[in-house]
Amino acid sequence: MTITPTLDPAVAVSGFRMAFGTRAVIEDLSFEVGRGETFGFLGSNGSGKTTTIRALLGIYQATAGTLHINGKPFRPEEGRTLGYLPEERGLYKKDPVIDVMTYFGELKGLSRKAARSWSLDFLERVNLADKAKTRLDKLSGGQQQKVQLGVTIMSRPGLLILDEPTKGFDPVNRRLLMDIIAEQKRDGATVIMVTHQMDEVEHLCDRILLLKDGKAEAYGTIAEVQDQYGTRTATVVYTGTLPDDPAYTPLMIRPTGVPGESYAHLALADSIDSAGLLRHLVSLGVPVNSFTTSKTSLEDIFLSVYGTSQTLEGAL
Ligand SMILES: Nc1ncnc2c1ncn2[C@@H]1O[C@H](COP(=O)(O)OP(=O)(O)OP(=O)(O)O)[C@@H](O)[C@H]1O
Repeated sequence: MTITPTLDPAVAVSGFRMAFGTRAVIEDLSFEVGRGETFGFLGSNGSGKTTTIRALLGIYQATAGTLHINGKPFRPEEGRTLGYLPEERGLYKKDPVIDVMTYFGELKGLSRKAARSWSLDFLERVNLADKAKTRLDKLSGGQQQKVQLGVTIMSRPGLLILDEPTKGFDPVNRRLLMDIIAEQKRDGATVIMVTHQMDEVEHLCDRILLLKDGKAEAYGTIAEVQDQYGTRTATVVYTGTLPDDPAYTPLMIRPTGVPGESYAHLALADSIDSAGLLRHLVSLGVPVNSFTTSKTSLEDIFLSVYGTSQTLEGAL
């Protein structure tokens, strides 16, 4: 896959290869993340997302290739400019929440007063104000994760790397966390996020990369990936029969329950656009009762890339 270089990217990975012993996990991976972008780093379990992040942060030594943050390899001394929420969570669990947050805020260069005040505001925001003085290990897993996200964003780092930030959250708290992540972007941060939740990707991400077999299977804006992998489809409710025609392929036809009326899902031929298809059906004399078009969801693209196909019948 050819990568067109961006001017001054926040992150640039080129020809990255990672092997553990004789087993290569990443083969030849290249991608860039532009400044201010929210970038979805996607792939099936074990596809190498966390490995790539660890190599980017110098935790793993790349077998080959270059991984740059702000134009050079990452150095831990520059840690204040980066907020990393690792997949494996871990904070000092025996101390009160507010003390842990204040400590990390100071480590990241905030004054004690500023760290404490920011932390209290954050705890209020994530509905944990009453837990400020509670020992961290007395909080639920999701509550501890909220505290860790707070620690990650507290110093307003320019680059955030979030490895499954909403894993294990209920829908209400997941939405709250997505709002907080969206705010980071609005404040100018570059965000790289690993997630398996495609609705989060559609909601938050400007561009995505789908990792498969150690390579970039798809890379681009969501619309570009949808154009590349999605079938252009139209849903038609009509009376009578649908003639065979090269302009479309019926993916699924079923009766609507109204006598003589059917519901069809059609894949459009390359030569025809959706408005053209409607005109075409009418010119063929098909009584069209309703006509809608849709793009393939990222979830369906993910399923098709990683092998489990979903029947259209089930998707509709
Ligand atoms: N230190 C290591 N030594 C040996 N193999 C490793 C090591 N770290 C990761 N791997 C292997 O590399 C592969 C990719 O793992 P990685 O954790 O990067 O996947 P992932 O895409 O983050 O998966 P998930 O979505 O399940 O978190 C896996 O097969 C894993 O077993």
